[in-house]
Amino acid sequence: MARNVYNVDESLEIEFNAHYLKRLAAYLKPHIRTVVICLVIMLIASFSNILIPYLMKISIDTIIPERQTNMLYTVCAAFLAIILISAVCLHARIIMVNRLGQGIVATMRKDLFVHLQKLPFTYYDDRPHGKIITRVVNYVNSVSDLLSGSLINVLTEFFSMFIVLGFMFSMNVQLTLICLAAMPIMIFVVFRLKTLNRAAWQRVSNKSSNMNAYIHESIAGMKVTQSFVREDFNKDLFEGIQTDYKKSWMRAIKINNVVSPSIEIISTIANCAVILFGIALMKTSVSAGTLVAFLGYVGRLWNPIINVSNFYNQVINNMAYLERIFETMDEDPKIQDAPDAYELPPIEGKVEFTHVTFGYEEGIPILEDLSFTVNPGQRIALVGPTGAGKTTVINLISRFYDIQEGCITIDGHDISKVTLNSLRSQMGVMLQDSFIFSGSIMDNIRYGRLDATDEEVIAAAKAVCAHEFIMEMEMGYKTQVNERGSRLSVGQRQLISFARALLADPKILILDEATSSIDTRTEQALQKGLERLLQNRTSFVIAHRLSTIRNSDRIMVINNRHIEEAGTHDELMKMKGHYYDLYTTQTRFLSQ
Ligand SMILES: Nc1ncnc2c1ncn2[C@@H]1O[C@H](COP(=O)(O)OP(=O)(O)OP(=O)(O)O)[C@@H](O)[C@H]1O
Repeated sequence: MARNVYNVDESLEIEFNAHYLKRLAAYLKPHIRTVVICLVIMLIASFSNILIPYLMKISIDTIIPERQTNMLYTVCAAFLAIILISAVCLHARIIMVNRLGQGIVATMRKDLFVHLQKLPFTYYDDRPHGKIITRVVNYVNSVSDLLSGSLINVLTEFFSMFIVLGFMFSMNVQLTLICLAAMPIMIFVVFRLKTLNRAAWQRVSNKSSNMNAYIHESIAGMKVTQSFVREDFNKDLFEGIQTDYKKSWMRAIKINNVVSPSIEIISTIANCAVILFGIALMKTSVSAGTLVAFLGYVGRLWNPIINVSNFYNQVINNMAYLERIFETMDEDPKIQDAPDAYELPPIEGKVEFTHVTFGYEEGIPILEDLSFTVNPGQRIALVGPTGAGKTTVINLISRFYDIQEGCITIDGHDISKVTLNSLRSQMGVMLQDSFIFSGSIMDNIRYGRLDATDEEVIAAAKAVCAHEFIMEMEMGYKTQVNERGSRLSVGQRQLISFARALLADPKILILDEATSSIDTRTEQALQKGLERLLQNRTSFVIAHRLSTIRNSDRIMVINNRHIEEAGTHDELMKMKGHYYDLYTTQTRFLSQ
């Protein structure tokens, strides 16, 4: 059962903990040199900037009243130098921060992608693919922005805040204390808004993920949508999802927007207090230059606090993304090599099921106490009513799912004890929906064996009768096909997947309804190629068209979680059981 669909907000199964921050820091570690250089550059820029109010003070209090023209020129040159240094530092910082961000994105996304490739079918059965894509693309981007740009900004601002405070204290302690009195109020405001803000952004993230999932599903099912003229209905559904997203976004923005104005108001009140007290103190200890410089510093003092609070909010917003990213990385691959797994040696192809029980969900068995032996080179057909468990049987042979009870062996090796690579590389699986990757036809066939030469690829295509139609295409084997092979017919896609399997030369071959879309003429031609393909291999064939599996060495009828009947076509026909009923009904139906 799907655990999550597009219109249900994802619930997080793992609670946030500080350990995530440690894991996040690990992504920054390899770039620590860049971070340090960025910090130094930023510090140079901020320190030179901090000198501006001080230079103003000297100019107002000493240089201008005493008419020191040469000093005035020097101060002007210093202003110019500061602006130039700031511009150069800013440029260098932008380049380095972006390089840093991209470095983090690349590593984190690669880790996610590599892990996704290890996750079992059950993971993909359970959630919309659009939500998985959101994690790999959007969430990683957002977290990397936080780690690179925002973190460096906040660290620099934090340092410059202390330098500013140092200058302020050295100029006038009383005025500095007046400014600092506003700080607790500001921290209180920021912390009060934290919980609200986090919940609001988590909601936005959920709604955005829902929208991605729906868009992904809609694109994948566009042909069905258009055939059933569901466009208007889907438009309404989409509008509903969009409205949800918009509402959650506006709510989050409203809360977000309370933070900055609150800081603005508090900082303006502090500025006013500085001016009022400053004017009062001017009679005694404060010069006009100090007051002007002080106002300059107060502005620079609030900036770091605003930035720190922005960073804090950004961290809070990104917590939800982090949780999802690490949740995906922590997802148990379930189907993986046992700690002491060994390489399955080259096999002959003997397959044995011993008292196998399996269900996709606990307590609901699809197959129960299943036992059978298939000798090397035998051709086995699996038939039975729809939903009986035929595909499930073949999925178990490749260990796409782990069984709950019993044992499956190949040439006497328990498949749960050998490495997945050595097991699956000796099997060829051809499904009804033959997947075609974007690229050339040559690349698609070569997917079966990456080191195959062009001649070997062409020989495989010839053997399964795919060569003729490939040569008729405008660029033959170099013809580019789209993802999923949308410019090929279903039959052509199946022929390509046949060639791919032949090239891989597996000892065990699995054909799940693989010949269903090939027309009778092609099928007859293909039969010869297929005979070659099946030679010296153990094969499991699922076909609803029973005429195609008549010649099998053994036909197993799967029904009610068991093998109900097993034997050759003739033996089963004599038994006049389930297979006989299926076969005669189908022959009668097809001859009508
Ligand atoms: N990923 C899954 N998660 C949960 N249940 C599943 C899953 N895949 C299949 N099932 C259920 O297991 C049962 C057997 O499915 P299976 O695909 O093996 O049947 P089948 O005999 O190959 O059917 P068909 O002839 O229609 O292809 C069905 O009841 C199906 O609903």
